[in-house]
Amino acid sequence: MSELLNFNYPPEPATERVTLFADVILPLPLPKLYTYRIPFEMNDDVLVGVRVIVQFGAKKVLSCIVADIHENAPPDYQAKYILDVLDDTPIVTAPQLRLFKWIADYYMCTLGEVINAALPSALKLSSESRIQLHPHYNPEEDELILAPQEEKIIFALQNNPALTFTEIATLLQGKSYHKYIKSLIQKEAIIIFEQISDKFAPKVVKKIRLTEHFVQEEGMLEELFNQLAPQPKQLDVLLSYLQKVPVHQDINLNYKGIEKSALTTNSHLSASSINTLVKKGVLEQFDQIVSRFPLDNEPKQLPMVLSEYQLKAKDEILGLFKEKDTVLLHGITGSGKTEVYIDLIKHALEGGGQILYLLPEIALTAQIVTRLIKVFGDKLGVYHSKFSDNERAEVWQGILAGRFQVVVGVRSAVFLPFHDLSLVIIDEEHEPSYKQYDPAPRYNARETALMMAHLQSAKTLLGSATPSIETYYNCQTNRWGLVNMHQRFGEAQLPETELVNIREEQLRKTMHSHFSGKLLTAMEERLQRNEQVILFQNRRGYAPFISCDECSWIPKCKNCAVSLSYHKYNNELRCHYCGYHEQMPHDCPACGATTLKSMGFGTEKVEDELKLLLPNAEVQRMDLDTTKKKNSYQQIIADFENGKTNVLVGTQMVTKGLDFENVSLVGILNADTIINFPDFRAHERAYQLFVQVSGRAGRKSKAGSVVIQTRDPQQPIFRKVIHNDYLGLYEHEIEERLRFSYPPFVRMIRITVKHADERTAENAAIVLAKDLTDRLGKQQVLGPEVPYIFRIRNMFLQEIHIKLPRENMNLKSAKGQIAQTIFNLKLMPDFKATRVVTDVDPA
Ligand SMILES: Nc1ncnc2c1ncn2[C@@H]1O[C@H](COP(=O)(O)OP(=O)(O)OP(=O)(O)O)[C@@H](O)[C@H]1O
Ligand SMILES: [Zn+2]
Repeated sequence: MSELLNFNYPPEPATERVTLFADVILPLPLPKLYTYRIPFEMNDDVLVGVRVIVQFGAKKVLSCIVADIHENAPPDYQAKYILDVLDDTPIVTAPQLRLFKWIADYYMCTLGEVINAALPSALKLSSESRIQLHPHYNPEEDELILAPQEEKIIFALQNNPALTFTEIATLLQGKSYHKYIKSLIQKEAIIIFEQISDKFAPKVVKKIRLTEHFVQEEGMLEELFNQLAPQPKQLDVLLSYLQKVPVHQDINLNYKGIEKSALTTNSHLSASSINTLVKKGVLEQFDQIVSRFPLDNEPKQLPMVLSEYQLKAKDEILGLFKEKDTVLLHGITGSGKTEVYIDLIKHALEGGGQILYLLPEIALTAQIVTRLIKVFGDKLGVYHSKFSDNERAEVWQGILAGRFQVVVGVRSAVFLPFHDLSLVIIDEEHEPSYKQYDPAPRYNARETALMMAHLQSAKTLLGSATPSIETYYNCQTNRWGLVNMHQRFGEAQLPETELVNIREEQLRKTMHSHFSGKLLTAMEERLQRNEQVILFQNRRGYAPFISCDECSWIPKCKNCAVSLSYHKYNNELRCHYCGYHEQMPHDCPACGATTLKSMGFGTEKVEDELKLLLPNAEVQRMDLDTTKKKNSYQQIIADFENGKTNVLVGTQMVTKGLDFENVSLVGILNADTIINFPDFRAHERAYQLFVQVSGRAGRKSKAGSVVIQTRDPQQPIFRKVIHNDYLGLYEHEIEERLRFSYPPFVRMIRITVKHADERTAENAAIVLAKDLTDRLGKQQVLGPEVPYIFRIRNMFLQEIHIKLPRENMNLKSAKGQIAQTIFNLKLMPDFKATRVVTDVDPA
């Protein structure tokens, strides 16, 4: 049974007068929960998981989540009363609260930070929340039956454009004002909004229909025609309505009516004649609440028939699920993992319960959602940050109400109010984008989803062509099950990979700017055959820095220790760390020469140069800069799918799981910076990136090839990429990890110390490291060290790495020690202003 129903009601039915208290999670980074007293009359309404309104501090009025209900007054302060209850039923479920507590403990942050990240802002109210009159409500004319308190609010709103919750509380001088707000919202007299962003309001369409008696009473329609004869424009409206809604054939059609806009757009009918007919009482106007996710009820298409090896994989997965909770599907790129997932989701749906399908990237959801909607219709919910607040709140509510049984989403979908999960799928499980770097909670959605599945006794399927070393290790040690798919679907083969030595081409003078002769020829060939090309460059912007030819001056960020990137489209120099930007200077500010040159290259430059090198090709770019708008991902992907564009240039966004049938060539423009990145995961990451981007080629009937440009073709990682030798990579990596004590053999925690003053940052880090060493042991603490980028947003950084052995280590107590050390540091007068960030399992 769903856990939603097993909620902790107040311990006693409210027959005798028990005094109850509620521990609430405020959406603030507070180290503990606060206890509020439940007014007696609210005893039955305050439930675990509902939102309540409380006063916090002298001025703030906040909405927060009830985490616990009990009879214990707080020993050290006088509990304030809860002011109001916002929800009739919990909006946060019991398993969700357990998960949130786990996230806070594991990732060393506060529950408030978790709640803040979890709730869509449309579900968060603060003293900043304001109400205003509903734009369609006119208090002078519209007659609504209002309670005296409601009248008071409306009266105040006629004199003020907007009121905050705090102001309303003062106005009504009573504790319980939210029910009046709620009632006024239901009466459509007011709306709530959070500053200027949109509020959670259902989407409404204006519709019109014939007034009932024209339909119900015999002969009325004919009479109406006669009456309207002298007004041809109005008659036109009537005729047009009857054409679209043939009520003379079926009078029941009238009830649904038609969208007003459907009558006015693309027709000669004027809105004013429609309005006149409404005034005359011939037509009536009404509002209908519609879903923001209008999907067809019926799935359009049956799922594809699984091939023999896909079926085998599916059966193996189901078999392994009998003994294990977690299984990895290791299937090469293009092996058809998605279809296996779809089949498993169907299977899970039959058993009841909810399914979460996690993807690492919004770009990928665009394609997968199209595939899933065909199979699951309106059972499918979609969740990511390009959705508006309202849309996200609607998905949240839809999951609670059981409307969405299958949810596809990116990282933040692990916060959704599932309460009856049966299956979690984590696609491209190796992806670093599952980890949130900033702000807290610095969680990894993969680990979090695994914990969520565990808490709800659901099964988890991880999928990847290039599994993370940690995941594969879990399979090798038999904790998790492993299922392989070693062939591509249908006739498709893995692409052939060719390395191009840029150094040699430069000597032979066959380079065209950043394009080797080889890559350019290959592109021309493919384009001539009307096939498509994907180019990958791991840097956005035009150039990572510029420099003066005369004096070697390089512009740096004012706030960070990095050079500014050049963005040509707006002629700007921009910091990719803090967003600082300035106009590109015309001449060198240091020496006055006009010889500023861009150095290195990013996706924007690749796009630019292609326009010269291949003037007939349509080129599109997909990176952070071109995907800011809500639908830009979909547009770029659709254009490429439909063959409108021939070449897609992009950052890592183009490497992840995308499926285009006509791509026969993939070019990696500069492989070297990726391999030489200073990190213990650099080789693993490089392998994953190269294999994944290569995997976009030759997915259907066309033979695919890959060209990798490098200055160091001897680099051993390339051999593994060319031979798709994942096991070779794994064995090499796992040995190194063991030898040098890295995950999966230890757990890492990175502590970053920040201070505006460089010396203070250094001293604080030294003190912290010393204390940590005393508590945890010398072996466990590395650093402090100055990171490669040593200043960001005007803060100087120092890093300490903690390595905790997997065996014989009480993780909880170690984290407790770390938290205590940080707490003590901040008590020292010199280090009060130090910021300390803990990142557990840093990516
Ligand atoms: N059973 C099937 N019937 C028809 N087409 C299929 C079937 N299975 C897979 N395909 C097609 O093969 C292509 C590759 O499948 P899919 O995108 O699922 O691969 P994948 O394993 O997820 O690859 P990647 O790891 O690169 O994302 C897709 O175009 C898909 O439609
Ligand atoms: Zn900066």
